[in-house]
Amino acid sequence: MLAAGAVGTMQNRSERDTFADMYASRLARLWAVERGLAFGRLDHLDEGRLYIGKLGLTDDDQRRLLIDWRAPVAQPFYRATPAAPMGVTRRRHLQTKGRTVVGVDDDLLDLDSLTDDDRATLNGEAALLAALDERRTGRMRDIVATIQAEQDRVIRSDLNGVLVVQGGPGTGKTVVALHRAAYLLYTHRERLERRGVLILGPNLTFLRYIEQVLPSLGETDVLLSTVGELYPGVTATARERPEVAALKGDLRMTEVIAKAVRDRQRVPRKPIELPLGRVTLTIDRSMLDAARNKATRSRRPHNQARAVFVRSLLNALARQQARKIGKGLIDEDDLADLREDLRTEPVVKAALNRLWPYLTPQRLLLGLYGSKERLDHAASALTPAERALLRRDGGAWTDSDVPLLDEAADLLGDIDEQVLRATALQAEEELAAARQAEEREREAELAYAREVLELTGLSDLMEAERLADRQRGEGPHLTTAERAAADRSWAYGHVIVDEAQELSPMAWRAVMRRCPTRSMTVVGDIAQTGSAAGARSWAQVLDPYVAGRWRQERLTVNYRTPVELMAVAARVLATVDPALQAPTSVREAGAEPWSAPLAALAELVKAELGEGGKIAVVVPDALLTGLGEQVRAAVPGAVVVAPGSGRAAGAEALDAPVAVMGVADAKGLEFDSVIVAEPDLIAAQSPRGPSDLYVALTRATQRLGVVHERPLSDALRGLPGHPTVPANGF
Ligand SMILES: Nc1ncnc2c1ncn2[C@@H]1O[C@H](COP(=O)(O)OP(=O)(O)OP(=O)(O)O)[C@@H](O)[C@H]1O
Repeated sequence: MLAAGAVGTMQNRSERDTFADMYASRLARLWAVERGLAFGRLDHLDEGRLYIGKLGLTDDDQRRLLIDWRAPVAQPFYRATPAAPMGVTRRRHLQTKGRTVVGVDDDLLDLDSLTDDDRATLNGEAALLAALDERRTGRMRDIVATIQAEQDRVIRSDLNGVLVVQGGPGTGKTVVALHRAAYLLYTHRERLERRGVLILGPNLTFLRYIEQVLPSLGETDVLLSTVGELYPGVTATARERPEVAALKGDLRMTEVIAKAVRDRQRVPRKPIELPLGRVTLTIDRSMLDAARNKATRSRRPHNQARAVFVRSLLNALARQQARKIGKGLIDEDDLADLREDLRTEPVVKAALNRLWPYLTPQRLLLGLYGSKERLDHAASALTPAERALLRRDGGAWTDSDVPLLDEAADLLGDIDEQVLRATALQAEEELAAARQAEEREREAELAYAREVLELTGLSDLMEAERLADRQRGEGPHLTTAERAAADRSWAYGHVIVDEAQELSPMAWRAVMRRCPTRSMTVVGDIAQTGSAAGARSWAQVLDPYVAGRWRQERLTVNYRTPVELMAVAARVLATVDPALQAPTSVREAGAEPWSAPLAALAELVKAELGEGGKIAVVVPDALLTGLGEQVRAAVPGAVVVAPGSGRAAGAEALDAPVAVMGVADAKGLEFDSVIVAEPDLIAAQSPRGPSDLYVALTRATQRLGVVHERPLSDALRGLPGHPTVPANGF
């Protein structure tokens, strides 16, 4: 299709593009499910034998060859038990390598059909345990073949309303949330494909980590983002101090921002003189008050209300001018002429720009942070010490600035790019004209696109609007996710928030703005909250938006961290809050966690390398550079994850055999082996430090050790020494 090139009529070309697009996404889906395409078989009393796989396939006679795992008939594969067999007599897990079956694993659910042989060879858990023991690749895998019943309930829960999934580390919250996205898109394709699904994760490394799961489940129209990336055009690269993050995440900031906007709509005390050749006009207090009131009453955002303000003021000035040049009574036409002349006068333009400037959220916020005077006024509700925390001259954006930019954008409204570019106020008129022309043009294109679709019978496959965009040359490959990413006011069909305990109240406002239907999945663990602005309870977070209308599911089984490691982590959890309960691990690793002197770190990393798999060294933020250098010197290829580094850096860390990072960047990830450096410094580095330590200790799937110079706290003191390291190091 593509090789045919751009020839023929407009209609031919659009047909070709439509088909090419359709085939390309079909191909992408087929490639993505290649590994483990068919993984299960159900022997069903009524339906006969069904094969379950990553997508549905039929043969030329429309006979079902493979059932999509998300289809209702596939549900017994995950839910049937001997007590409630759901019509299934046998469930079989298939393990494949390429296209060859290398193992099978049966659950017989109809006990009457069990033979003695069956009894001897069956082990229903084998598939799950085999999956869990596999070595980590640095990327998350899908778990369609081994989804557990409590997870299946979450995945297939109703689309509407807010579902909270609370679960300890390693209980599969992330992987379940991703499968839920795939399930919802499959079941509610029509509603969700157009609006898209947004998945928010804690950091860029994490997004890299999960990125591959969704396409391999057969879905490509999902946007993965962090809160720091939510505001188009701004990239958060700096890390905020905990106390500043807590303040910027506080709801009191809504009033600070609102006041900062109002403060820029100025009414100076003294009248403003405008020398205009023969006459001098004066902008006085009453004119200004009237113009400002009109603009405020228009209830438009700042940048749009500016037009009302400007028009009112120019009218008043035009009348004044008419009086001054001796024209007594003037009619509307005269007034309009005078007004338009005034509009282009440089002194008038300059005055209007001072009185009611066009503002971008970036300019507003930097202007606020950069001026003690502005802060004192706009943030008068904060204490002087708090105001001092907000002071900053320029500098890079942080994750906690992004929700504030979003808040400001809501109050300021858009400025059209044309206005941004134009230096003159007349751009307002030009803009309106251009908008009308553009609107007419777009209408014509839409009508044409509809005709094409009807003629070619393709209307089911492609919306007219998308086709019209394509004809306008707005990127043939813009998926829903890409269009949504570029549009701050995009309303998603469903929003999934992972590690949701980390979001500040201000971040929740930004998220809720993107999900007016409140169809959401909120996934997290209150016990792991590390951010000073993060959540202490789900009710505190959600009640302001959906009081009494959210439901909660709990995941209780830890599939990542072996029993021996979890026992240590649980002791730390008890220091966070004795009432919190750690999840139950399903397997034993056989390796006891150890402790060793900090000086032995480099040698220990080398020793771990010998064991194989992915290794992480999780360190206190203050020691990242120093310890990172030590490890890098000892192990070529080791990567240090700098806070705020981009997605590419995250990928590099995941692919490296050894990665050194702070807790914030380890959130949500897992490794075969983890070494935690100076655990008590991690626990002391912020008010939520003990939760951070709990997160660090629960990242390993096989082996865990701590290295330290400072004395260990009670929770870790009993750890045995490393078998090969003398107590005083190498
Ligand atoms: N049903 C399952 N079958 C196979 N593997 C599973 C299953 N459920 C979870 N896992 C595995 O357990 C590990 C932990 O899952 P996941 O990262 O989703 O947990 P989490 O609850 O988000 O953890 P955390 O809160 O610590 O970030 C992953 O490797 C995941 O693939």
